[in-house]
Amino acid sequence: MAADDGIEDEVFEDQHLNVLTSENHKNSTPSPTGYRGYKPPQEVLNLAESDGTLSETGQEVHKTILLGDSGVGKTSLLVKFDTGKFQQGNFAATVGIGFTNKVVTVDDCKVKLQIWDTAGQERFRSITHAYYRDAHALLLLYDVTNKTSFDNIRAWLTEIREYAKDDVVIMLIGNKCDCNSERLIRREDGDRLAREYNVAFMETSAKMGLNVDLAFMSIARELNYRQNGNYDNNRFRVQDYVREQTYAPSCTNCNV
Ligand SMILES: Nc1nc2c(ncn2[C@@H]2O[C@H](COP(=O)(O)OP(=O)(O)OP(=O)(O)O)[C@@H](O)[C@H]2O)c(=O)[nH]1
Repeated sequence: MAADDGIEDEVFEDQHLNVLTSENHKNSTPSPTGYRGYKPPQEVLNLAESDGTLSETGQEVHKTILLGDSGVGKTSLLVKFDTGKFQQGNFAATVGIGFTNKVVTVDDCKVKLQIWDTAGQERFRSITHAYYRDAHALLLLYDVTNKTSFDNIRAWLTEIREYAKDDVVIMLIGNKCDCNSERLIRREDGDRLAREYNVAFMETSAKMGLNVDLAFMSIARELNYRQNGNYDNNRFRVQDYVREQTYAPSCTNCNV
């Protein structure tokens, strides 16, 4: 990460309007078809229906969505990025969708990310599809200790092709890379899949904080380049940038 990069908690619009709710698996009794009564709060629906690309100060707000199976660590990754904290073993599945605003500085520019955390459970899919349309970037997670979550990535990418914009920035993330002894998916498997779909790839650990900032900063950097009209030239490619950063000696933990 460049020395001029930074993360701020600068307020814009509804800073940290966190409308996620969660439900502990042990106590929840969903119907077989899911939480039929679930409806996102009105402020979330309003935002989803607006084009939502400008903040009150007229600056572009980049919608970034976290996707992937339930339990892969989407909420943990966002909480770690937002607060620096990780709650061990505290799994409460996300219900519905919500967002957190974050301002980061890349290349001396402030980039406003509106980061949406979605529920990974199948029964919420129809809700989350509606949010793909306006997304500028998608972080698609699997869990390196969970083969099913990796196998499902192809289905996620098919869904993304169906519902998201063609030029959406996609980053594939293998999370929980701290779990070396339980690892089932090798780093090169993730890398190969990402190359096949021509998307960026990295491994992260929300627990250890490994590559968490890098994931969001790389996305911010790519979005900033595009916003400044550099979309068509090859001066910056998020895939190449991430490969350079993550194969550096400081990331040897990921090379398992
Ligand atoms: N060891 C380890 N555990 C993690 C990591 N990230 C998340 N976890 C754990 O994995 C479990 C699930 O994490 P969540 O962040 O709730 O997963 P999610 O993808 O948001 O799940 P849904 O809300 O159901 O979609 C929790 O017990 C976390 O503590 C990680 O990097 N390493």
